[in-house]
Amino acid sequence: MNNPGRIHPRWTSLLTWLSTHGMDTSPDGVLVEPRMIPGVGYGLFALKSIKPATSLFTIPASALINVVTLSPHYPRATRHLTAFQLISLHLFLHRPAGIQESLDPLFGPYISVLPREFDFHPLTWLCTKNENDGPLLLTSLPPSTMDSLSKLFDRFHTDWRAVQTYLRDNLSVLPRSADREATTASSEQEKLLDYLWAWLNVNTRCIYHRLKESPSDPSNVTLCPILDFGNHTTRSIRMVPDVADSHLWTSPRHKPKGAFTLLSPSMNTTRPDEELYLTYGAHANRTLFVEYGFVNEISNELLSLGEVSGEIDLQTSVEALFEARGELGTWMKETLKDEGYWGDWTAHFAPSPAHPSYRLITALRLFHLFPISMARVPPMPDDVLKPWKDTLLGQRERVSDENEKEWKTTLLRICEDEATRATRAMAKFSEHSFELHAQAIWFPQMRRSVEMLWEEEFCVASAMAESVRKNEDF
Ligand SMILES: C[S@@+](CC[C@H](N)C(=O)[O-])C[C@H]1O[C@@H](n2cnc3c(N)ncnc32)[C@H](O)[C@@H]1O
Repeated sequence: MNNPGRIHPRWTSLLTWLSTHGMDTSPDGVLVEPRMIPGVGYGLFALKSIKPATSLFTIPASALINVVTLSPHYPRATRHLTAFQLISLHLFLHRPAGIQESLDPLFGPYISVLPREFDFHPLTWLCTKNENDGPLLLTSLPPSTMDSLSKLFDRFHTDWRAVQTYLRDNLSVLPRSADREATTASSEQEKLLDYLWAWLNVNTRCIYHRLKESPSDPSNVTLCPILDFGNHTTRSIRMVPDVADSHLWTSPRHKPKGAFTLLSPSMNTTRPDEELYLTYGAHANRTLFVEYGFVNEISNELLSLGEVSGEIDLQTSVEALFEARGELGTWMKETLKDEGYWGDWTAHFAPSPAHPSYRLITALRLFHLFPISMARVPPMPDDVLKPWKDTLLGQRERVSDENEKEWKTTLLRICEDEATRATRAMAKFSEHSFELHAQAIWFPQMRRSVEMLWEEEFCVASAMAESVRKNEDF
């Protein structure tokens, strides 16, 4: 990303606050600073030349926002709230008003550097309906993206209900500052939007941090100052947390327990003023868009070069196939659920050749286990299911040659339909006049993101169809 701009206006107060927690904020202790990048927000930039695998900064445990630092201030929270809900509750209670500082006595200077609004985020579009330009883009999303967004919406509401219940039962015993701020929002919708702000900050900025003995404990997440200015890259040159931190449970170290160190890229020297990135995970664009509000640029060329991985979700089309088969379709759905293969049916551009996921192959093999004209469950279902179940157990490679041919033909048809739908949607989208609504600063970027989502649908569906036509082995 080019054109790094101004430093975050509250950077100095953040460092001053971090030093009160015992952090080394000298020029040798902090090798990066957050600078504005148009269309992206802030990013982390190197202040000098940095050797590979060098500590960029170490955040003391007491300056992290997580279950360990929050639980003492929230009675009974660990019994009633997940870590995610607790952290978002704390931000909700201490959302800064307008451009003012957060009044939180614990983490105020950190909360004050968080993004002040998420108007660009598709979850905000869904929660605010007609209040901004987003809903116009919502109606243009690929169905699989809309599906993922609805799931995110459900997660958000589940957390909001848990937080409301906790507040209702515990408000009288919460710290005074929380009590005062929690009641300032006047309407239910305002409160919901305050919580949405908090929730999106947690969802877009929390990272894994080993706090509990079990590595998979859901409480192992934290908000971490400075690190959370790191933007996402798909490339391998990226910052990484010091893994030694996650072994604290097994190997006591000299560093204070629970502190968080971020290291510079392990194989490269970073130049002064270069942006340093994180990798949020090997996510499909659909996921990046829904969870974080941005996407990776996609084109056939970038996909072919392996710079990005292309993925499409074929759940909607495949689900419709099962639905159309009446009683038998319902039974096949239950069978797939019992075996853990219902849903999450994707196709991938890479590694070449473009291919369906094993889950998708498994579902389509079952779909074609019975003649397409059949709508009733057979009298001896277990016997008929045996060849299919044998493929799951690795006892046979395929149900039959005929079955292979049939599911591939169905996959070809689905992918051709997807590619046609994407072409039509892209044409309609490019003709759509958004001028009247395009005043928001984030609009061009998010419009481009929607285009990229359709582009990915088209490229992956076309490549997948081509693989079937060429009779590639999957
Ligand atoms: C952990 S924050 C990174 C810092 C953030 N840019 C800021 O201004 O504070 C994650 C958010 O940054 C933005 N972001 C991260 N990586 C990006 C990228 N490669 N392209 C565009 N936006 C990105 C998205 O808005 C995402 O939700």
